[in-house]
Amino acid sequence: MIIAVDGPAASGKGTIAKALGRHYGLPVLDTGLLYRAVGLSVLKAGGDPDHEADALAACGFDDAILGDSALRSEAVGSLASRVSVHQVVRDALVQRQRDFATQPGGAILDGRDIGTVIAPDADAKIFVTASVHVRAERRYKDALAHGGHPDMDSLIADIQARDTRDMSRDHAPLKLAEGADLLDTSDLTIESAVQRAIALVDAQLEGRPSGVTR
Ligand SMILES: Nc1ncnc2c1ncn2[C@@H]1O[C@H](COP(=O)(O)OP(=O)(O)OP(=O)(O)O)[C@@H](O)[C@H]1O
Ligand SMILES: Nc1ccn([C@@H]2O[C@H](COP(=O)(O)O)[C@@H](O)[C@H]2O)c(=O)n1
Repeated sequence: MIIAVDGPAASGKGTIAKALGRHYGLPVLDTGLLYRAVGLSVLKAGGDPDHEADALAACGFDDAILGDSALRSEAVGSLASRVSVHQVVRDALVQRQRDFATQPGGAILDGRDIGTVIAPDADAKIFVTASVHVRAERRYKDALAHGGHPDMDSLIADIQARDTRDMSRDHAPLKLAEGADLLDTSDLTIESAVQRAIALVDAQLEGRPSGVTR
């Protein structure tokens, strides 16, 4: 069984994907980490994330970088968004994601193009979203909790810039996949968002109408 979880930055898709993983007993891949690893590798190599050849060269990153806490920063998220516009970068990462998706027993992947490109035939697809303001507030709280000094206006601007780039790029833009259910978490607690996601997945697996517009 493959479950695809897509959505914009800080929508809560990773939280939901992990909870679905625990509920269904499936391994989870946060595919954004792969793009973040490419972005951070370009930075470390002194390259230009907007330059296709520099971004491609960074795709051969050492997997040890996946454990680097620097990957989680908003700055690296922005670099990831810039390298991810290059088709050559997406091509370099696609097989790794498909191998994870098709492992025996099934898998859950979260990202931007899981339901559209990586696993278009996934058994269940959820598109998680939330308002820009709510997403920025979540980042704000995260940064405070980690001892940072976040600025709400910059967080809103970063999220809007990332949304625009991710949704308007030529290759694998972020959009609602065919057959995906929309889950707006703006007014939901984590617990209720997870319960709603489980109900949507169960309904899709059983071929029942989920009660939301597709
Ligand atoms: N429904 C919710 N209510 C409140 N906080 C939430 C909710 N869902 C997620 N969060 C919190 O918001 C933050 C971002 O969530 P998460 O990392 O799951 O988002 P994401 O979409 O995977 O982000 P990324 O852009 O890093 O991929 C986390 O601190 C998480 O605990
Ligand atoms: N399947 C994916 C996943 C991510 N990206 C790009 O990486 C950026 C960082 O992703 P996070 O989920 O960690 O926030 C994101 O803004 C996308 O540009 C992607 O293209 N495809």
